[in-house]
Amino acid sequence: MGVEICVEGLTKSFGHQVIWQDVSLTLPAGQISVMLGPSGTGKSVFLKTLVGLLKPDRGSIVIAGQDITELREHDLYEVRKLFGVLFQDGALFGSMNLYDNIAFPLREHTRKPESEVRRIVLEKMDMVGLIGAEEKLPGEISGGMRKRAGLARALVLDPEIILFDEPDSGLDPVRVAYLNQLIVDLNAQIDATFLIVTHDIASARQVPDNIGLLFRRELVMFGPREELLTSEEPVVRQFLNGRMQGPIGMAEEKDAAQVEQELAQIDEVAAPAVMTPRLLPSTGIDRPDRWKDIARREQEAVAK
Ligand SMILES: Nc1ncnc2c1ncn2[C@@H]1O[C@H](COP(=O)(O)OP(=O)(O)OP(=O)(O)O)[C@@H](O)[C@H]1O
Repeated sequence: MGVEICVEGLTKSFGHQVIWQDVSLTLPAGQISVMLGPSGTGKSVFLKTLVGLLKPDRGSIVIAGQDITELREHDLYEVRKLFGVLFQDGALFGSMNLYDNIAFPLREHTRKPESEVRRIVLEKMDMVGLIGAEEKLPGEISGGMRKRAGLARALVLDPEIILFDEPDSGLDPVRVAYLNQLIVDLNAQIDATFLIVTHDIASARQVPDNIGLLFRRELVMFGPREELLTSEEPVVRQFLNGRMQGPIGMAEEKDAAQVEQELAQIDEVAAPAVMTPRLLPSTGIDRPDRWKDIARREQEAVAK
């Protein structure tokens, strides 16, 4: 079972540039959460802060009973073992084949014999559909395969929490669909806590239990998927519908009068909020108990 992450009053700046302030949210154990936000709103900085690579100015991050913002480097190292991170490009070593790339954290952080390393590596490669590609070099495979290899590597230490930094970037829509299914299936199988940073609205609508949105240096909203998909909050509505009309501008915030005018226009042609169905785990994968609640919440949202 994954662990809960409880963030309270978190603020981060670089010099005089405040990235976000007073962010509070709880990532529930074992659930999938997505963090959205326009470019440059500090989503990657948020991931790096959670894993202890960046220190916040204020606030706390409690993981498994410990506030990691107060830990010294040696103790942080232990906490980091709870995390698996899938970086944007998979962050594989170009000169190592996939087998050695995926075995790397096991060889680096454990003293497991090679026979055990082999068992684990092949198990994780099987989970992400990469059996048979052990000898391939990262440069010889597609972007989608590189992401899956990065994911297999993030899994080998059996993490309680997995952070995904734009897992869908650079992938075509079909590969994104396969990757989303893999994420949902893995979550049902290993029950870890997942946090995904993405720009892909279709993924954000279908994959998570919870959605958060960063804008104007603040967490505008964080809550169950159904709540955000049906929210009337202008920023949430604009972002989840991928519209130009609303408070979010091309390069900066718009002035209030323009926003008001645009929102009035939207209301004239307002379509009802669409409740995208949740992506289900594949047939044959046992669903964790919380899926009963998910189905109930979805029905309630549709009935509204
Ligand atoms: N180490 C750093 N030192 C100084 N500024 C930084 C550092 N890391 C990030 N920033 C700044 O923090 C801001 C947020 O960056 P971040 O990469 O987290 O945004 P993002 O929301 O992930 O963007 P995108 O969606 O485009 O990937 C940017 O203005 C960036 O320049």
